[in-house]
Amino acid sequence: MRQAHTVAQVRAAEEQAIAAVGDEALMQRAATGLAVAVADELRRRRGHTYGTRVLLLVGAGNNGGDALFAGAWLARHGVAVRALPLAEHPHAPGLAALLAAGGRAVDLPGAVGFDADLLVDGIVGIGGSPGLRPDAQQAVEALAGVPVVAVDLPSGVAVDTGETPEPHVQAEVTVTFGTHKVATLVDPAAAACGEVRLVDIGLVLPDADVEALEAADVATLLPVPGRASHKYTRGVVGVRAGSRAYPGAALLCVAGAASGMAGMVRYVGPDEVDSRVRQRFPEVVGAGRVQAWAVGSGGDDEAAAALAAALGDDVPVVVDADALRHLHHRRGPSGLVLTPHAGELAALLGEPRGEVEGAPLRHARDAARRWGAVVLLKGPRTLVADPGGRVRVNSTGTPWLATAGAGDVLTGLVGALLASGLDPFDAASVGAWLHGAAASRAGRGGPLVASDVAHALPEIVGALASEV
Ligand SMILES: NC(=O)C1=CN([C@@H]2O[C@H](COP(=O)(O)OP(=O)(O)OC[C@H]3O[C@@H](n4cnc5c(N)ncnc54)[C@H](O)[C@@H]3O)[C@@H](O)[C@H]2O)[C@@H](O)CC1
Ligand SMILES: [K+]
Repeated sequence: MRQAHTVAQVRAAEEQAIAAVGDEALMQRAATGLAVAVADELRRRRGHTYGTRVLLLVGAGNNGGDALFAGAWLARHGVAVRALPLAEHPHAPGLAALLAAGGRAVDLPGAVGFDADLLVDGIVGIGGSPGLRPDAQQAVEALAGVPVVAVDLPSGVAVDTGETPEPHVQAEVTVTFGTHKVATLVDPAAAACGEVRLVDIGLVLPDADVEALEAADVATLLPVPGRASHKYTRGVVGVRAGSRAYPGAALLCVAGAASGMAGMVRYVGPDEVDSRVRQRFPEVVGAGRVQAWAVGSGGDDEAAAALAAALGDDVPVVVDADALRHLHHRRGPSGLVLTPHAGELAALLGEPRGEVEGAPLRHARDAARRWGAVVLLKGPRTLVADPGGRVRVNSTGTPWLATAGAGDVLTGLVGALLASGLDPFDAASVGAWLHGAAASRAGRGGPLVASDVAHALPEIVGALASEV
């Protein structure tokens, strides 16, 4: 599990570590990890490190100190290093180390004229407030186009929310220390990090509220049938999706539900859609008892009735697309998963779409609290929030997954996982992970259509199941 800790949690862990080993040792661990990452990036871009040029942007705090000590390490390894101080008193021992290693301080014209191969952003880290002060912003603008390695975080992002309300650094690589921060996992800040590299500095941390499943976690959570399992013990999922206007949504939602995670799939919908579903999926049966419902994908005007019918059974329900518009009440204890994209969540909350896109974590949590539901907010990094404030960020997928019908497959899959007995938070986050992984497998780096995702699911599940 990758965990993202808050600034307060990191500070507390740092205090403990400093008490044990001293602050200098901790900063040396961070700076060495940073220097190695910068050297890797220089090698990747230039093929070598010797004779390359690195410019450090140095703020007032320890983030600048990390940059300066890393600069000293690089200078000792043959890199030409210059530091542009953006504060009156940059970290004194760090600056002394850089100068002793042959580095030099420059002003802004000197920095621009230096023609650096890489910038190291040591303006601010976890001590920063969102945005950049004018001199920092001026420097970042003057040096635009030079690739950036960010120290701990791209300066200017909001560390604990992942929001980017003001100007901030856009990095190619972010070298973060001790643990992920919310901003390194959650968009839009995560998108400003580029590739994230985690450097272990020996912090001992508590459980975090924001986390990301990894393959091994998904393998552990996966409902795998045993020798004594039969179709009913594995769970029956019911699909009430698609409509006369959108019959394809029914087929895709059923394809997600029939990917093998539940023991049986039932479909309930208009006759002409029902016959197409049965033709395509002979294993699908009609109305009857289910352990979970998947509702709403392509539901059109029929979505309200489908939702009411599903909520009438005392089983978990995953609610998508058109059915989201008809959610009026808080749901009881059986479990509800909502699967909006940003536009649908904005409509649910009565806010502009841009507000949701700018602060997805806050809005997903708000909606989860308001509806007493697990909210799966679809996006480039899908979020799954529960009413208690826990959040999982999905790490799988490909931009090619932004394709019609992909959400319908996801709804069916989450329904199947609910039916198999996973709780709503696990069903939604495991579903998002499998869906993204299946898309990457199906597309193999290229384009795909939604039914390809459903076809690839058994292969992904099989590979995980064989690992446990
Ligand atoms: N505390 C520790 O033991 C360790 C800290 N480390 C580094 O230290 C960082 C935290 O250091 P600090 O607490 O000194 O804080 P920072 O270095 O993140 O920044 C605080 C300083 O930046 C200024 N500042 C705040 N917002 C700004 C803005 N928007 N624009 C420009 N300047 C701004 C403040 O005046 C303050 O002096 C971490 O992110 C990490 O890089 C690492 O060396 C590991 C060990
Ligand atoms: K930084």
